[in-house]
Amino acid sequence: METTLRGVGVSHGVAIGEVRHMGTAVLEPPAKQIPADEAEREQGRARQAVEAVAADLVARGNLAGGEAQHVLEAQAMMAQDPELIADVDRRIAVGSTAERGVYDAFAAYRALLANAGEYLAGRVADLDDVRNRIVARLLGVPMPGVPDSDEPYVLIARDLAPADTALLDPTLVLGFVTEEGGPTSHSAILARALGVPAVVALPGAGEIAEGTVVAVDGSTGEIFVEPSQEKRAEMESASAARKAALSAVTGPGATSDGHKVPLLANVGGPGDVPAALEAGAEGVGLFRTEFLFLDDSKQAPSEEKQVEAYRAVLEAFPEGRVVVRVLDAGADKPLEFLTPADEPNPALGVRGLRSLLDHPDVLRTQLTALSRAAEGLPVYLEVMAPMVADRADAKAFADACREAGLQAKFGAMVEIPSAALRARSILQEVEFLSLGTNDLAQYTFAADRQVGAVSRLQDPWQPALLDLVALSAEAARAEGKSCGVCGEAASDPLLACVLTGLGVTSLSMGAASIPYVRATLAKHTLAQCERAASAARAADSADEARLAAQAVLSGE
Ligand SMILES: C=C(OP(=O)(O)O)C(=O)O
Ligand SMILES: [Mg+2]
Repeated sequence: METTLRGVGVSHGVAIGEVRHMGTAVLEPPAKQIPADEAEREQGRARQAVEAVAADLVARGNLAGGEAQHVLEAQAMMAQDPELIADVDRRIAVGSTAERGVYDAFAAYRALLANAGEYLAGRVADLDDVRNRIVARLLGVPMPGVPDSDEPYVLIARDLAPADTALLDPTLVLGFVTEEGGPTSHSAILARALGVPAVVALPGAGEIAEGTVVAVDGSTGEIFVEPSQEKRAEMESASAARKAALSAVTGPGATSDGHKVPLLANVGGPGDVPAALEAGAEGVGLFRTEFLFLDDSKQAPSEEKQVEAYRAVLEAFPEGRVVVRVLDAGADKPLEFLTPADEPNPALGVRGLRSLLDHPDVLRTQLTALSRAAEGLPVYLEVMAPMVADRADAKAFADACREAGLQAKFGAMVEIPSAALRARSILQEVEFLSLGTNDLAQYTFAADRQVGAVSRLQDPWQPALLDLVALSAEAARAEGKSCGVCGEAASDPLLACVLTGLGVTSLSMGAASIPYVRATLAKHTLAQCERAASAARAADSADEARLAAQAVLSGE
């Protein structure tokens, strides 16, 4: 009998197929003692396994490219963490086998992370994945992860580690559903990058039996278990209609009455550029440069290496606009050489611009590299700082840009409620704003973006978040400056209309979402978008806001 479950839709499209579960079984090796004279050999075995797993993760990264590559490389570094390796050695020295030593050392590290605060929930999934890989290698059993199947399937997992998401074959994996994760978690961002329909934060998805047919709607977040023939037909035709509508609309982003809203792409490096170009991105609205820094957590990449990566992206958009975000280290993207190790709550600590102002040499090198990369190119370079809290932050960033002789527009991300509340004051120092709705939601609702349990509060339809967007856009309009959105909110087609109605001037998103947003925007006038925005802001919950906007835009 058909049943309906509802999670959070994070990547558009419809997938209908049989369920396959991710191999997440935790391999617990037996706790047997080894004689002292075997310790050295066991330690060698453990190290070899760590190196092999790290090399495998790097190789998977090379294959995947783009943002996924950097995430995988960060995981490889996790595996080679010197303190973890030292702990494994210690455990083996007092009688553990290699596999048990690894298992216990990771468990201790995991507990440490968990006690450091919930912010690390996303990284715990990555850590468990690394441990499972090393233990599986030591035990000589198959790696946990994406199931082997020749037939296309819908993948269900508790959470997806970046290593797995990166290797999902879109021709076999029709879609995926996770129990954990929020709309701005790694899995969600990577799913959109892959263009695979996905639903996250669906507790109980793990109980759907292997082989059951499900229909997943990545736009609404609905999962139909054992869908009826009528439901399947209805979803298939809705999906075909959506696809046809998508290819029918091309060109620059605009409402049906010609109000232009440039549609830009979020990229993590040159590897993401082809998809952005194919989707018709009018430029880049967010270049997350921290992915270039994840290769080596001990030092920043050389100026030369940075020039090369920046130039590759800038060259791809002649006459286009490319907004580069300077390094956003800390919290969910810690870097050893920048991020203090002992912060009780890193999301509220020295991250983003704060950490760059503490390390002016790193900021200077990055700005100089950007300046050199843009030399002689006909691109409109814009550079922005993450985590700007107030006018002093904005001034410090603009001063650093001027000192580096950068010929570009300087801007500030609005990710902290104080920046939205005092946007006009920040705009006295910089030329544009870009709303990072992922962090803005996290800080507005005190809801960690990695934690599935609080995904209700991470919903960008929350009217309080819309109010902050409106405040920022109004401030920019009053100052005659631009205010874009580069958080995941921009990738929701309906919400994109509401953001337009709130006065946002450009929308930046993962490339796969661009056609959906373009097609939806083209169906409505600016006045309709404005009415939808007012209706959404008048609501008291995210769900009501969504329904109210939908009612206005569908002409009900
Ligand atoms: C775009 C944003 O930055 P990131 O997701 O990289 O933190 C955001 O916070 O909305
Ligand atoms: Mg952010």
